[in-house]
Amino acid sequence: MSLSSKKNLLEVNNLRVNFRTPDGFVTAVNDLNFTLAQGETLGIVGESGSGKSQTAFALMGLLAGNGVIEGEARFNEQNILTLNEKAMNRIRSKEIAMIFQDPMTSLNPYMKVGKQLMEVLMLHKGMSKAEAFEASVKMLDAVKMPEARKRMNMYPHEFSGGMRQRVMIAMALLCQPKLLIADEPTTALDVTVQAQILTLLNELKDDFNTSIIMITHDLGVVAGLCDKVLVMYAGQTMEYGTAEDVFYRPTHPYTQGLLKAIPRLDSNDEKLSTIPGNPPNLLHMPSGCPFQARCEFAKERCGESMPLLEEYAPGQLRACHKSVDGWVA
Ligand SMILES: Nc1ncnc2c1ncn2[C@@H]1O[C@H](COP(=O)(O)OP(=O)(O)OP(=O)(O)O)[C@@H](O)[C@H]1O
Repeated sequence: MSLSSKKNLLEVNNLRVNFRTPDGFVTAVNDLNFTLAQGETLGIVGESGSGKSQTAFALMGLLAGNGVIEGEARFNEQNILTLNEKAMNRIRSKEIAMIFQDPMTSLNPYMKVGKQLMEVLMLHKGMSKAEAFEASVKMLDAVKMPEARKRMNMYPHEFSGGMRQRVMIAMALLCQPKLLIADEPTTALDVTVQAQILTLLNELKDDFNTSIIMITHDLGVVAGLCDKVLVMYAGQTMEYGTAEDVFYRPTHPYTQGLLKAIPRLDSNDEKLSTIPGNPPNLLHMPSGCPFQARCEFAKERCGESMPLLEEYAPGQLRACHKSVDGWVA
């Protein structure tokens, strides 16, 4: 599939997120570019601290007070990074929804789940109480909540982790957003429940034609769900392409390292490797490629200049000095 075959719902151009800190400026997201068509799913993958969440917060207008944004994010051709709070609130409630790793941070523990769902519909869709009740039950059914009607009367703590995440997905989809941003939505769940939630998201994206940005540290999560993948490291794009290319034909040493950390059904090798070392401190970024200190292929020039993000195969971009087949010179 081509990276730009459909009309774009979202176009992110040269997005930068800087934070003012007492010790100096930190660039958490550095010159990010990607597009997302209606109904398409993009995975943003990288280790902790690579800038995935700050990318999402920047798009949602939810950055911390010491954050400064540069660049643009055109959502339906409107740059949402320059909207005022009122206009952004409108977009957040109706057009772009976000779900987080821990649903308890978004659910009110003292309010019955049904009431929380209904309030969204009454406030944003002007529904009556009776209409909102029926629509909420329908949405809980859509996210495959068993005994949905009965569970409307229950409090969040009465649900399991996986069921709470289903409630969050239902709440996010109530206003039929065009874009759903899911920030590590399955990380806190056990493997079986994780798989169920991913299958559910996969089905819902087809049913609702919602575009999804799936943020995860686990490249395995994106394999079955995403159309495209952007691999981030220290705020920068290391590799970007179709999920198939990035997953089956990764060429950036960082992507290859992340892939080795995924258990594979087609391999008897039980030992999973992690990439040795840690990401660089953003306050003291090395010159050149930020991955050089952990890269088994690094050479002198990797310390001298940051490789450009370039297309090395149709639709596949990569920022690495090493050629796809090895060093040429
Ligand atoms: N308010 C802030 N002030 C200064 N630095 C910040 C602030 N918020 C985030 N950062 C820094 O931005 C970097 C990127 O953070 P981000 O949360 O996007 O990482 P991530 O890839 O989502 O990782 P995780 O999965 O751990 O959330 C981190 O190094 C973090 O310390």
